[in-house]
Amino acid sequence: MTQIPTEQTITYHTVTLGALTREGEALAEVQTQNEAGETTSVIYRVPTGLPGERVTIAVEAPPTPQPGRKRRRWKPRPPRVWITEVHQPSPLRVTAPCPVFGTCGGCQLQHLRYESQLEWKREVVLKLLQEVGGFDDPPLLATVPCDVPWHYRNHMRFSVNRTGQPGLTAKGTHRVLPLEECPIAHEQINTAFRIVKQHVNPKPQVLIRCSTTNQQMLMQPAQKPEVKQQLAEAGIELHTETMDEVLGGETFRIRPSSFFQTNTKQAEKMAAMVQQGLLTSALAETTEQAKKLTIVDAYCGVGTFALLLARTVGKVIAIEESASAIKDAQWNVRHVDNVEILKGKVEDLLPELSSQIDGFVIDPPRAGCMPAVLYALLKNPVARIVYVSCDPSTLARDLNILCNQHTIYRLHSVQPLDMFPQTAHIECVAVLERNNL
Ligand SMILES: C[S@@+](CC[C@H](N)C(=O)[O-])C[C@H]1O[C@@H](n2cnc3c(N)ncnc32)[C@H](O)[C@@H]1O
Repeated sequence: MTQIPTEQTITYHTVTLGALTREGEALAEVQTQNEAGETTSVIYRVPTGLPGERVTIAVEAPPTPQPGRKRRRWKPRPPRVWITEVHQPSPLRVTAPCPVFGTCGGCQLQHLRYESQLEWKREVVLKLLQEVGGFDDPPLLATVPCDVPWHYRNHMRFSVNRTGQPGLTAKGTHRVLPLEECPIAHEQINTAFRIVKQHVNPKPQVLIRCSTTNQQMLMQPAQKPEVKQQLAEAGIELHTETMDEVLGGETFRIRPSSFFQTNTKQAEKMAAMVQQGLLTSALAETTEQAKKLTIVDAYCGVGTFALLLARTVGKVIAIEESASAIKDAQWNVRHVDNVEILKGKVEDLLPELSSQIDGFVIDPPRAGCMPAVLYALLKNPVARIVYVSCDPSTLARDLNILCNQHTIYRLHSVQPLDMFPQTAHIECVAVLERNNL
């Protein structure tokens, strides 16, 4: 039994770790005794731990508020917890290759073998579909792996410290960690990063986005001539306004502030799933039938799904609110005549759509769909919906409304897809069919 940590003190506990949280941290229960001699149990979240491991953890109590004016701005934060020694490692543990793993906020699972990451992600989705979604036995498939689960990110945002050095931020702080490279960043980004870090960076952030299919790279802020020269010598074609990436055989123009899928190779698989989810059904069994369909691509970004679908279906109505993504989408679909782009919020435009719609692809941000969007899908049901989600908890919530609370749709399949290996982020593609079709 150990003492409750006092302000800024560090206490050490040897524990057996429990399950991983949704954020990829292992739970540790520690018995403590308060000043009155009462025993209580405290649960800590342990980064870089795995279930069943016997470890010693250090727990640093968060600072208490200082008297004075700053007190009003003080926010409680959880204690900092880290493993000081692994006594009995899990058979699933592997050596994390990154020297700042556990401190950096980017990755949570580098220490878990990749097959187990995939299984864990499926388990998280299963639990959410059961507990939040209300599906006893959901049609949940195995997680689709990333063929090479390293160096997949085509987009990185580095923070810059007071001396102008870029790096990645330590979890829960503003501290910039010195870094040689990031093992999940695309190799082109690491090459550019090593050049940029030789110079003093004047702005608080450096954004780097690269193509995975050509030498183009976007960087913000604009770089000095000597940096540009070094980048050119490294074979990088530096752009500041837009760059092109090829996905699914189509070229997409992207601005720095437009959303674009971070893992191009997995996004290609995702786009194929969207297409298959919409078209492999009674909705369209033949090419001719598909050519008669009108599909809505809600939250279309730069028009990725819209353009790829336009090759197969009769018409795509694409909806997006970001002015920058709309500009890109307009350029991206310029050579097809069956994509109509609507600028605005999906929750405002969807209830107003007057066309006959056969299917939807919806790919909302992490918050999921607004009630007005779900209501519109229930009020005017379509034969098929493909729901692409980057947060399985909001996906489960929305599927519950569409399939269980209202039973207008039935859940055909949920396919987790590993877009973000080494992290706790989970992407899913769910296919819904209208009931009684
Ligand atoms: C997860 S991204 C999906 C983009 C696209 N489907 C793709 O695969 O590249 C979500 C997109 O929805 C847009 N967005 C967010 N909220 C929106 C809203 N309420 N109405 C319309 N678009 C929205 C964002 O600007 C972003 O481009």
